[in-house]
Amino acid sequence: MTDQRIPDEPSVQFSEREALLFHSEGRPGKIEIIASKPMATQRDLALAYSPGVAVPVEAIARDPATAYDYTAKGNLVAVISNGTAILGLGNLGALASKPVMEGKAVLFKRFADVDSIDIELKTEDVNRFIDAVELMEPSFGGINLEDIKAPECFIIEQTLRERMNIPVFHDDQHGTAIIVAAGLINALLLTGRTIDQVKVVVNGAGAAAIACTELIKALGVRHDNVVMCDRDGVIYQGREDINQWQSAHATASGVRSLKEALVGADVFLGLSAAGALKGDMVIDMAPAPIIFAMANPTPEILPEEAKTVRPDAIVATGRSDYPNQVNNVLGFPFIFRGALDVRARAINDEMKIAAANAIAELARERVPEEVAVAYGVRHHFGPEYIIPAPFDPRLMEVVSTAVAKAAMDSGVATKPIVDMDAYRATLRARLNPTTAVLTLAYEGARAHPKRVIFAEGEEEVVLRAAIQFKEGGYGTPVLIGRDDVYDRLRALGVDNPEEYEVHNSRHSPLVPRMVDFLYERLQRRGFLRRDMERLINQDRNTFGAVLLQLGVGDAMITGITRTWAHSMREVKRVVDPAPGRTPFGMHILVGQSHTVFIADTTVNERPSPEELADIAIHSAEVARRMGHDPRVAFLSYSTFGNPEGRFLENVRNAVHVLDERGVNFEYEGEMAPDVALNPKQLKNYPFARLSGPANVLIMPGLQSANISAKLLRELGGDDMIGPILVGMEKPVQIAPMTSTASELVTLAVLAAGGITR
Ligand SMILES: NC(=O)C1=CN([C@@H]2O[C@H](COP(=O)(O)OP(=O)(O)OC[C@H]3O[C@@H](n4cnc5c(N)ncnc54)[C@H](OP(=O)(O)O)[C@@H]3O)[C@@H](O)[C@H]2O)C=CC1
Ligand SMILES: CC(=O)C(=O)O
Ligand SMILES: [Mg+2]
Repeated sequence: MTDQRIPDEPSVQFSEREALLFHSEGRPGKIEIIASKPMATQRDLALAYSPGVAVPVEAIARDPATAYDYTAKGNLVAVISNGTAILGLGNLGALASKPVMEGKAVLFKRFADVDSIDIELKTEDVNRFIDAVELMEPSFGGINLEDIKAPECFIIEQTLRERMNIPVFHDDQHGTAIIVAAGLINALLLTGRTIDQVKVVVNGAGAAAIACTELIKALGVRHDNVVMCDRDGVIYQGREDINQWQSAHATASGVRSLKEALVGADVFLGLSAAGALKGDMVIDMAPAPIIFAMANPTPEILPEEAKTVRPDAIVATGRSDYPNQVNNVLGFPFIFRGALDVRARAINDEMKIAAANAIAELARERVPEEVAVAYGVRHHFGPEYIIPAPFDPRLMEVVSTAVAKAAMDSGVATKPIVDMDAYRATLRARLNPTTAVLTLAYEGARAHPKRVIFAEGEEEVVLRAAIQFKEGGYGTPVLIGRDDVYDRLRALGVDNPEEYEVHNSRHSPLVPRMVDFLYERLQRRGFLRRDMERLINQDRNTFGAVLLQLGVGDAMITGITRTWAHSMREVKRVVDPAPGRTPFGMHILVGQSHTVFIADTTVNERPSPEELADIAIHSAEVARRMGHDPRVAFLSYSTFGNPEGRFLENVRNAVHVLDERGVNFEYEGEMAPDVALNPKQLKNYPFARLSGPANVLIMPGLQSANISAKLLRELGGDDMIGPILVGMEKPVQIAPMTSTASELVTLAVLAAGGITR
C-alpha cells in the first residue's frame, strides 16, 4: 500500500463563531463535577456527609496517608495559571486563561483518566501566587502550573517544589522540553546527525525555551552550539537586559540577529510567537534542517512556507492539524498518571528523561492499525512522523509505566508498584475504547470525507449540525430545504452560505429521474405515478432517500421533525434492508470505563430465534468495529430457566441457533441483566460461557428494549449514542427528535464511516 500524504494545508478548520458556540452550547465551559458515589438515599447522604463523613475525617487526622484512600486527592491535579503567558497570545490575565486551563483539565481526563480542575489566580505577584498554591497542598495529588510567563515561572516553580510534598510541574517548561527532546532524538536519527555536533537556534527566551534548552543540553547538545534569541535578537554574553536564566545560555559568538544565527544551523526551536521565522531565514540553514515551530495557536512559520524554501526540511508544529505535533499534550497526562500512581513526591529529571525516551521509542515502533486509520495514512517512522500522535492509545501504557518506574528507581515513589504487568493492565482498562473509536471515527471521516444528506435542512439544529460537519472537515453536507435555507445559514453566522449544497424539490433538475426511480420501485405496491410526484415534492424523507439511492450522497440523516417510527416508514419505502439482513436499532451506552451495546431497540417487535441470532451477530460486528471484544448476553427476566415462564422460548432458541452457526464471539443466555453485567452474580453460574461482564445485550423484544433504552437515556448518568440503524442497504440514520447538533454529527460520522452497516 502506498502512503497517502497529509495535505500541507490545515485540515481542521473552524470559524470563530463555531469556537464560541462549542464553548457556550449546553452547559457553558468544558468541565463539570460528577459524584463518584451513590447519592440517592438518605443513607447515602448520611454516609457521604454528616454523620458518616466524620469517620474518614478522624482516620485522616490520625494517618494523613489515608487521604489517598478516602478522598479524591490521589487522582486530582490542579491546573493553575495567572494568565501571564497564555499560549503564544501573551499576558491576557487570569480570567482569560480559563478556557485554556479548562481545556487542559479535559485533556487530563480524556487522555489519562486524571481528574483535574482549573484554578486561575488573579495576581502577578510571585509571592502571593506561591503562597496561594502552597496552601492548596491538601486538596491535590499534583500541581500543573501553566502559562505563567518567565522569569516569574522559574521562581514560582522552584519555590513550590521546595515547599510542597506533591509533584509541582510547570508544563510549559518541562512538558514541552520532554516532547522536544523526544522529537529531536528522532529527527537527528533520521538525518544521521549526532547530538554533540548539532548547531541549534532557539527562538524565544521564556519559560518553554529555557527549559527545552536545558534539557537538550543535558542530553548532549553542546553549550557553544546553541544560540538563543528573544524579540530583540540574540542573547549574548554581556547583553545588559537579560535575566539570570537567560544569561546561563548567552552565546560568546558574535552573531546578533536570528537571521545571522540561522546561517548553517541544523535545528530551529521556536517557542516564541506567530510568524517569527521567515522563509528567507530558513533558506540559509544546513542541509535537511530540523524546524520545530511550536508557538500556539499559530506557529513561527507554517510548514508549507518552510517546505517551499526548504523541501528537505523536517518540520514540526504545536498543532494537531499538521504532521509532527510537538505539543506538551503528548506528555503531561501520562507523566502525571505515572507520578500519581506511585504517589511520587516530585517529578524529577530521571522521570522526564524516561518519558522523553519512551515517547521517542514509540514513534519508531510499527503503528497500530487504529492510529493509522485515524490519520488516513500508513504511518511509519520518517520525516512526516517523528513523534506519536496524542491519541495513540499506546502512549498511556508506555509513558506512564516509564515514568512510574523512573520514580521508583530514583527514590521519589512513596507507593511503589509491585506488579508492573498488573499495572499495565489497569492502565489499559482506564481508557474506554469507545472514546478512542469515536475520535478515530471523526478523524477517519476527516481523512475520507463523504457526502451526507441532511433531509431536514430547514431545522436550526440540523443546520448547526451541517455547519459543524462541514467546518469540521468531516465531509460535504447535502441539505434538503427551500430557498430560505441560505438565509437561515447566514443567520447562523455562515459568511458564504452559497458554498452549501441545497436541494429543493421545487426546482431540482433531478426530480423527473427521482420520480422514475420511485415509480419503478413502488408501482406494484399500490402507488400511482402522481403519488410519486406528490411524495417527491412534499416528503423530505422520500426526497432525501431517493437522492441517496441515486448516489447524490453517501449517507442520510433524518429524524428531527417526525417520530422515529414515522421516519422509518418513509425511509423504508425507498431503501431496503441489506440483502439477507434483519435491520435493527442499537443504543450504545458510553461510560468512562464501560461501553454497552443494546439491540434491537427500535425495529423488530417480537424477533424470532433466527432474527435474534442475526441481531446478535451484527451487533457483535458493530462492537468490534468500535474496538470492543464482544461478549453477548441474550437477556430475559429469567436466568437459565429460573423462573419458568411462557415467553422464554425465542431467547433460549436464539442461543441454540448460534450454537449451530458456530460464531467467533462469546455469547450466553437466557439471563437477567444483573447476571449479564455483574460479575458476582455471574459467578453463581460457573458453567456460563462469558469470560467477563457482557457488553452486547440482546433484548428479547421491542417492549423491553425500547423502554430500557429510553429509561437509560432519560435517567442514566452516562452518554448514550443512538439509536443507530444497522443493516440497511444504504447508510440511513434516524436520530431521536431531541438530538443536539453534536449528536447528529456523531450519527453522520458513524454512518458515513461504515460503522453502522
Ligand atoms: N508546542 C508546545 O507544546 C508549547 C508551545 N509553547 C509556545 O511557546 C511560546 C512561548 O511560551 P512561554 O515560554 O510559556 O512564554 P513566555 O512568556 O515565558 O516566553 C515568551 C518568549 O518568547 C519571546 N518572544 C515573543 N515574541 C518573539 C519574537 N517575535 N521573536 C523572538 N522571541 C519572541 C519573548 O521574548 P521577549 O521577552 O523579548 O518578549 C519571551 O522570551 C508560546 O507561543 C507558546 O504557545 C509553550 C509551551 C508548550
Ligand atoms: C501547549 C501549551 O502549553 C502552550 O502553547 O502554552
Ligand atoms: Mg501552556
